[in-house]
Amino acid sequence: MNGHVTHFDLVIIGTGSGNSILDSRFADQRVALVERGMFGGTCLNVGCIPTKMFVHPADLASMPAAGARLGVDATLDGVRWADIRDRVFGRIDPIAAGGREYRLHHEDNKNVTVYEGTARFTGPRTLDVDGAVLTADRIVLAAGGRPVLPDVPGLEEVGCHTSDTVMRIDKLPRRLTIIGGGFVSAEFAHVFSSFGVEVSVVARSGSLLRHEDAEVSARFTELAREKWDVRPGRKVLRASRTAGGIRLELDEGALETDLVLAAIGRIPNSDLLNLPAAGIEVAETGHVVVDAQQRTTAEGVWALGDLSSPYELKHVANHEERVVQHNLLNPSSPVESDHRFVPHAVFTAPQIASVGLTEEEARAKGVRYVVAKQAYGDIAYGWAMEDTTGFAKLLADPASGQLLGAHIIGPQASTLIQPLIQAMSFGLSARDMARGQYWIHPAMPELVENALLNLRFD
Ligand SMILES: Cc1cc2nc3c(=O)[nH]c(=O)nc-3n(C[C@H](O)[C@H](O)[C@H](O)COP(=O)(O)OP(=O)(O)OC[C@H]3O[C@@H](n4cnc5c(N)ncnc54)[C@H](O)[C@@H]3O)c2cc1C
Ligand SMILES: NC(=O)c1ccc[n+]([C@@H]2O[C@H](COP(=O)([O-])OP(=O)(O)OC[C@H]3O[C@@H](n4cnc5c(N)ncnc54)[C@H](O)[C@@H]3O)[C@@H](O)[C@H]2O)c1
Repeated sequence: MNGHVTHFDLVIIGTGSGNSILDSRFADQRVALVERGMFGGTCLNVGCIPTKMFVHPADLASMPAAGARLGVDATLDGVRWADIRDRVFGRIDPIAAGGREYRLHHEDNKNVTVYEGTARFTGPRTLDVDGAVLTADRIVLAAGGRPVLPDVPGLEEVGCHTSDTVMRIDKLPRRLTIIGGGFVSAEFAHVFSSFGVEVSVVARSGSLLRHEDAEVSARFTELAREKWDVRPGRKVLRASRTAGGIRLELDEGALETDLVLAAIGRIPNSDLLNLPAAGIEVAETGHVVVDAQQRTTAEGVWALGDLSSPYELKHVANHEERVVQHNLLNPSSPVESDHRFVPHAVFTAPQIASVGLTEEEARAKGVRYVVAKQAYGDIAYGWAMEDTTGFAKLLADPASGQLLGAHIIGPQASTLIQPLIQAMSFGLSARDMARGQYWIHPAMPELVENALLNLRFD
């Protein structure tokens, strides 16, 4: 194959969200799909899907501890880590393998050539994939990102996991230390501590999940400190192996642990693509620069998902993938991505979900707002659960009544937030939303109803 040039109508780099672009409407185009790692990308193999498949058993494992307060005395007899792990990957790995097989050999994909290697630009719309030269009329960059490793002397030598590897470990450690206080940290701390591991969290900032609304972040940090050894505002200075495990020296104090998980964020894979050779602009953050139609600065090249989006969320990557797909199929009537109300949820304990402005962002932007809160503990279902810590917080525009932001910490937050996302997306005012429909009594969405009714517009 060396030196031989193959021309394609379309080349897609990355089989995460990029793989979803192709359907029968592309059957008359000559397409190349390039993948350097596991087919299916981050979400399927090492991201959203396996993590949530661990979170659910973690939720179950933590139930006995919560039951006693309600008069239900249950005990946790044990957690079969190897069984859970093998069930998760026994489900996922065949999906990745099946996706690869489908693109490689199924007759639906007669027009598709799969290249298993790393794509690198050598010129405008010209790529090298491990020695094969590809040119294309149109190219889609969907190369995602990867975890960052902290620059801590000794850490490489003692061994450090990331979210890419920690879900496949052989057995549960007695002690786990997580470096970082963001999404990955919060979710894995919940999983491993519910499975009986002693968890420590070393976070650079003073509170965990510091991008959440400050009241949510503060409440989460307070609750986390009751369960985990949280070291906020601390840095790991060096790591070394000891007779009994791993020693982490902090700028104040030290930790003994058995396994270290780095969860300090991800960087886009733009550096692997030699983008300057193709005239494709990259922001300082490493994200590929795109316009609202997901076009890069080079003619005929689009980008989507974690490679170009600071959101780093699968529902955003999926949305952008559909925009790119439409624009490839309908060049004369392109559409734009809608990033107005991007929600997220953190599947930790308690769950957290958010959309729109935090109170701090509203203040910093000089946006006028009214704010209201509703505790789970003051709605009927919250009484049933004896919840004492969860709440919903809403921000709304005092003039129009439109919601500006919604933040929930507590049971089922990731589900409860959805009607608020819908209201914001479709411009439903807080008052109409509260009064214009029935709310099932005494169901959990009464949390949202009451938070809406608590907003004062006079
Ligand atoms: C632990 C974890 C949990 C997460 N949980 C959630 C969640 O609950 N909800 C949510 O919305 N999001 C979650 N995310 C984020 C979500 O997984 C990502 O936003 C999403 O998968 C990004 O998709 P993508 O298509 O942009 O990139 P990816 O899925 O990463 O796909 C990129 C692909 O490109 C390949 N590639 C890269 N460079 C090259 C190259 N030069 N040549 C060839 N191939 C290349 C890679 O191997 C990869 O397969 C989570 C992420 C992690 C790490
Ligand atoms: N439920 C979800 O949607 C979900 C779950 C997991 C991951 N994700 C996505 O994956 C991405 C990566 O997650 P993440 O938790 O790794 O990143 P993150 O950005 O959420 O958190 C990283 C944390 O590490 C800290 N940090 C950064 N550099 C550091 C350093 N050198 N030393 C110590 N701490 C440092 C940051 O202050 C921050 O608290 C997220 O942006 C998120 O969008 C989403």
